[in-house]
Amino acid sequence: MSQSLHLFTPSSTGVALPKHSLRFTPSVSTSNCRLPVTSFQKRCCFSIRASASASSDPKVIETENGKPEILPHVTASPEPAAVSSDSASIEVDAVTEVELKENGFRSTRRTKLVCTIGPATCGFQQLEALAVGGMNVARINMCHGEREWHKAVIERVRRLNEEKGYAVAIMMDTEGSEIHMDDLGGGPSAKAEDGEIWTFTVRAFGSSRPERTINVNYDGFAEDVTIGDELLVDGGMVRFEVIEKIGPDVKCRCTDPGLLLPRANLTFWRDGSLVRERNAMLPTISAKDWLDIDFGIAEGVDFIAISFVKSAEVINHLKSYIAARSRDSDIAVIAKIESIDSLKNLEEIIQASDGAMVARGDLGAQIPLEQVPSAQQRIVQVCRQLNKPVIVASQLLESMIEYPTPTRAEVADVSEAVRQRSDALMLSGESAMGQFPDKALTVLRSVSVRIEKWWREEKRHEAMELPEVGSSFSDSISEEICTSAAKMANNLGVDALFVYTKSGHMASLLSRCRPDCPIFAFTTTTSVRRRLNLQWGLIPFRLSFSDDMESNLNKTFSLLKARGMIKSGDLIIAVSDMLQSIQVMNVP
Ligand SMILES: Nc1ncnc2c1ncn2[C@@H]1O[C@H](COP(=O)(O)OP(=O)(O)OP(=O)(O)O)[C@@H](O)[C@H]1O
Ligand SMILES: CC(=O)C(=O)O
Ligand SMILES: [K+]
Ligand SMILES: [Mg+2]
Repeated sequence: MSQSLHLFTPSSTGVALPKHSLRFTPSVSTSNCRLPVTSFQKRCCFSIRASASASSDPKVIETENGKPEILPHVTASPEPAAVSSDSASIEVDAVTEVELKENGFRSTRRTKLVCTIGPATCGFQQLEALAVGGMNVARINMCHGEREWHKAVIERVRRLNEEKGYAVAIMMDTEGSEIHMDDLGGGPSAKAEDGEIWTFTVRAFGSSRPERTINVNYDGFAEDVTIGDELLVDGGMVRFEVIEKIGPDVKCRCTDPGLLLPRANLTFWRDGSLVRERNAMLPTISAKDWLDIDFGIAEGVDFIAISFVKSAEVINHLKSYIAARSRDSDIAVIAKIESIDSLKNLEEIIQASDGAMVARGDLGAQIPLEQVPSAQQRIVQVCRQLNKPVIVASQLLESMIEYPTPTRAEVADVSEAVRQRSDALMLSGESAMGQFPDKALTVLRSVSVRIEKWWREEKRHEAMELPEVGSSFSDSISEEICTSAAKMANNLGVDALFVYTKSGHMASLLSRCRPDCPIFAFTTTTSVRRRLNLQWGLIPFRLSFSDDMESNLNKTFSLLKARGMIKSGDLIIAVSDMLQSIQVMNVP
């Protein structure tokens, strides 16, 4: 196979390429290349094309503006953002637009934010406040609330997107069939005091539930436990010792007092190890979960997160189920890593999934707490290597459920997740039922921006090996292009990477490289735009584009310039998954 380098003068296509543009085009015939394959391309030539006047240096890049992060001055306004799906427009949300105008490219936040929606945030205005505050993905947890409630939340988020131009994605999280308590008869919580005797039972009660009695969802509970076992609520927030078994009733003495929350998870331990009896055979996806999944498919959610995944098999099964039921099959499956088995089969589970979540809440109930940080690091790293987005979740700002400022330790924990370069951070109780959801989101946002900036200043370009993830030659080309483009972007100090991608794959390959500049990801469908909103560094835009990159670029430049998001002279690198190429150019 030959490779050749050509220098030519500006093309005769009539497109005015800006001065000192450099084009690198590995023109290779590939299956995903939608252009007619010419004999030139079949020869698999690589060409680097630079305009004859490419004399001056690339534009000197402004250093980081050093300003503290500015919260975009977007208020929950009744005025709809310019949203239109006509082919001459570009869709981007008002927050991103203002952030780009006010803070410049460099200071846009790269780490994405997921908010669990609950009673504290389910109203339209509350959801809008979260969107203004930077929520990229809204998570609904099927452990709690009725389907009608979730449906109403989904409708509000969709309305927000349609009316205000956001691309907030929806993630539905399944309940899973692990052992948990009931909803405490609708009460907010119950206090267990030291030495009290409580009964855990599968017996059904009507309205007359005896005092200090908790229903358990798992029929085999009484058989699986043994006298002397330790019963941990939510991984140890409250502890009991099993003292007696009478038929379906298990009597326990409270040894560590605390608050019992509705549907809290239960684990039991014997001789210092998690007990895995018949409960280990519980299906990952319960009968109720399948109904919830049908609901999620019908509602067109963007992500389905599967709780307590044990193997890759269940992910494959779910993916074929989704593919058979939703024609466009746009729903991405996120594996929640929160059990011993999921850690054992980590690589194959992540390989099978479209992303993963480090679900530290339940994970910390299944492995010793001191092992959670190293597990987190490993999961984040494996996801990066396999090119799957990863979310770090649970207790990031737990104290903010009650207090308006985080602890120093919580800020350090958030910083560590950002420093590990995870794609996204997640709020749980802080946004679902806390007193300060907006403040918690502000903390995630400002810590992310600050740590990302620090990271760039320190030039901590990690030497992480990014193995090839694709299987075809065409995939390899895309990966090489993205790796090279990201490296060039860092070396040349460009302002932004542009990627034109129909499926979103090329954008995720760029994101995986974690370049210094933001990545403007242009895609033709709103569903891909929403899904890209979970990935590190991507600013997703919806734009109709053709296979003609020069006209795409010109169109993008004029649309973005008109809205003040870029200006003449900005240096960009553009790649696309239609024409596998790298173009370096100043905005004309
Ligand atoms: N839809 C909802 N309705 C009522 N309360 C909710 C809802 N979603 C979340 N919550 C509250 O917020 C808390 C934290 O939410 P989170 O999603 O982390 O749940 P969780 O019970 O810890 O389960 P999981 O392990 O699935 O995350 C819950 O314990 C619950 O009290
Ligand atoms: C998010 C979740 O499910 C957990 O942390 O357990
Ligand atoms: K869940
Ligand atoms: Mg969990």
